Amino acid sequence: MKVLITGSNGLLGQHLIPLFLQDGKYDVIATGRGPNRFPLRDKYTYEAVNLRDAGSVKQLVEKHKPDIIIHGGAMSQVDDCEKNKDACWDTNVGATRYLVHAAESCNAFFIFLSTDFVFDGLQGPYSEDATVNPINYYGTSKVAAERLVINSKLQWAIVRTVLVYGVVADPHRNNMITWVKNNLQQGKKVKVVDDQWRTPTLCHDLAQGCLLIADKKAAGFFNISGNEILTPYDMAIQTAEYFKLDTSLVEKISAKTLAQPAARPAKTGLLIDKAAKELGYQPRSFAEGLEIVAGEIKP
Ligand SMILES: NC(=O)C1=CN([C@@H]2O[C@H](COP(=O)(O)OP(=O)(O)OC[C@H]3O[C@@H](n4cnc5c(N)ncnc54)[C@H](OP(=O)(O)O)[C@@H]3O)[C@@H](O)[C@H]2O)C=CC1
Ligand SMILES: Cc1cn([C@H]2C[C@H](O)[C@@H](COP(=O)(O)OP(=O)(O)O[C@H]3O[C@@H](C)C(=O)[C@@H](O)[C@H]3O)O2)c(=O)[nH]c1=O
Repeated sequence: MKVLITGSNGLLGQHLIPLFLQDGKYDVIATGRGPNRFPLRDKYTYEAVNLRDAGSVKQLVEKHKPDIIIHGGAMSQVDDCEKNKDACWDTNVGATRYLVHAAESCNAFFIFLSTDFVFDGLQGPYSEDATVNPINYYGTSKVAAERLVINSKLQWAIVRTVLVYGVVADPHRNNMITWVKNNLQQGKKVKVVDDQWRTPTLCHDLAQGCLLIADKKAAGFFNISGNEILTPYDMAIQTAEYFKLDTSLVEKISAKTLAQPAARPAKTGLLIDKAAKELGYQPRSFAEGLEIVAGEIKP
């Protein structure tokens, strides 16, 4: 079974590659922008493709004719999306359009990675059938991409997730755990919001959710996230305590004070009952996730 993984240099992509190689059931084709940044190089194919180039996308899919496409490639920096709307749209919607059209030519099962930011955050946590109402451009682009997938001729699964944390080789972006740990270890304060609610997701669990869906070719919407509702402040304190760092350096602020360029939905979080029941999805607790991430962080 051939699986094409887009965004393979990213946080999720770098955890999908080893997982899908594990039992030899899948031939993995990984694709990212520019050189391969994943340290493991053998047993899979890497193709450097800019997903915003329709011709390259068509060529990639025609060459490999994947049975499954896991489309995680995206412009995922929410503030950049707000400031560079054209780039956000071209990547998050345009590239998805090219992949969907190419996938229709080989009838690939299409797994699309989406987000809790499709919701407005007024009534979280959300089930799969909640009404979308994005409040930033990143979320708007993801809703548009979801619609392309839904209206295609493909068999599809849309995986929504939340605040993914973990360690990625050669990271283009920090995430909560490494951001808090690195600052506190240098004796620097971090100002962390305590009026946003999330169900933070260990990247290994998100990858596992994608594997469960791929194995079953389970169609429809699936919430694949952690199971605990935490604020970023809760996460920061738990991180500081775990690494035995000075919690007094973690300063509680409001999202208003943080004043990020893009609005964030206040109370999101996703309900995972459907994934638990239909896929046997069982995420780890944040404490367990911290343990795993700590083991992967280079000293
Ligand atoms: N991280 C999170 O908290 C959440 C993520 N998601 C979604 O899950 C998916 C995976 O997220 P995550 O792994 O964290 O994101 P990352 O930003 O780590 O990975 C996205 C990858 O897409 C690649 N990419 C961007 N533009 C292009 C392009 N034009 N051509 C080819 N590749 C491109 C990036 O390349 P490069 O590395 O070169 O920049 C990057 O490696 C995304 O769709 C994201 O929107 C949803 C909810 C939460
Ligand atoms: C940078 C920063 C963030 N935070 C908080 C805000 C937020 O709740 C959390 C993460 O902040 P960030 O701006 O890094 O991440 P953010 O862009 O809010 O994260 C989003 O990423 C995209 C890809 C998604 O799809 C969403 O699910 C969500 O995970 O940490 C602070 O408290 N202080 C800070 O200085």
